[in-house]
Amino acid sequence: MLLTLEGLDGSGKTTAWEALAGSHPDVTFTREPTSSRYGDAVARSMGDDDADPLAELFLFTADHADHLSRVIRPALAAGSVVVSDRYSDSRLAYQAASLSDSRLADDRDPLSYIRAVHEPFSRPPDATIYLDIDPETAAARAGATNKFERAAYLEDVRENYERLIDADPDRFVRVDATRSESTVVDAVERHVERLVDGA
Ligand SMILES: Nc1ncnc2c1ncn2[C@@H]1O[C@H](COP(=O)(O)OP(=O)(O)OP(=O)(O)O)[C@@H](O)[C@H]1O
Ligand SMILES: Cc1cn([C@H]2C[C@H](O)[C@@H](COP(=O)(O)O)O2)c(=O)[nH]c1=O
Repeated sequence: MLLTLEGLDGSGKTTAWEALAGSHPDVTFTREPTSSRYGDAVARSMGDDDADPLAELFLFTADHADHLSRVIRPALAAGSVVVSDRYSDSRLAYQAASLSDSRLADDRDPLSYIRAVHEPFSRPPDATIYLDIDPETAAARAGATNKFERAAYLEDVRENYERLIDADPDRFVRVDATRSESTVVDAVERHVERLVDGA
């Protein structure tokens, strides 16, 4: 079973993921972007305000392809539950926002385009916990350490997440991430237990 944690920067994904890792020794915990050489290329691109958004999409996607073959598929094949802090929905939400002014050919919708790029090779999550937070609180918590962590951009990202949830409501579990850290972590823990026990 593949579970993913998604949400805006600062929504508390890593805090919840670290708490889960401490209490679930048999689960494979992983994340995107990764720390591979593809992840290093992603980090360089994120540090460049002038990076081409389409080139950046393909860097994140290359990192995802490597993550799938090196970590996700082997762990699932070995029967492990996998929990990933960010996964393909991050590309759909963030890079669709970055590409919104890019005028893809035939006025193609960026989100549909990114979905079409992933479909032939990716492995969809079985369930996704979405930590829901307003862009202002998200940007304040994240502290604007990279170019994505700005409230105006995160507003577009949040709209894209809502589109993803509308398109696949049974896969997503929404958690109100504006509450205290311990309340959010407890809620995520409960959902993970339920999802894993019900699998
Ligand atoms: N529920 C909460 N209330 C207040 N602060 C929180 C809460 N959850 C996390 N934080 C704090 O907000 C900051 C960002 O948290 P965290 O790194 O877990 O978010 P994230 O979603 O993983 O962000 P990013 O996507 O940018 O890595 C940290 O300083 C963390 O301690
Ligand atoms: C996987 C992925 C990530 N991003 C963005 C989202 C964040 O701003 C940064 C790094 O993520 P972290 O959780 O702060 O480590 O990258 C993205 O735009 N597209 C993606 O596919």
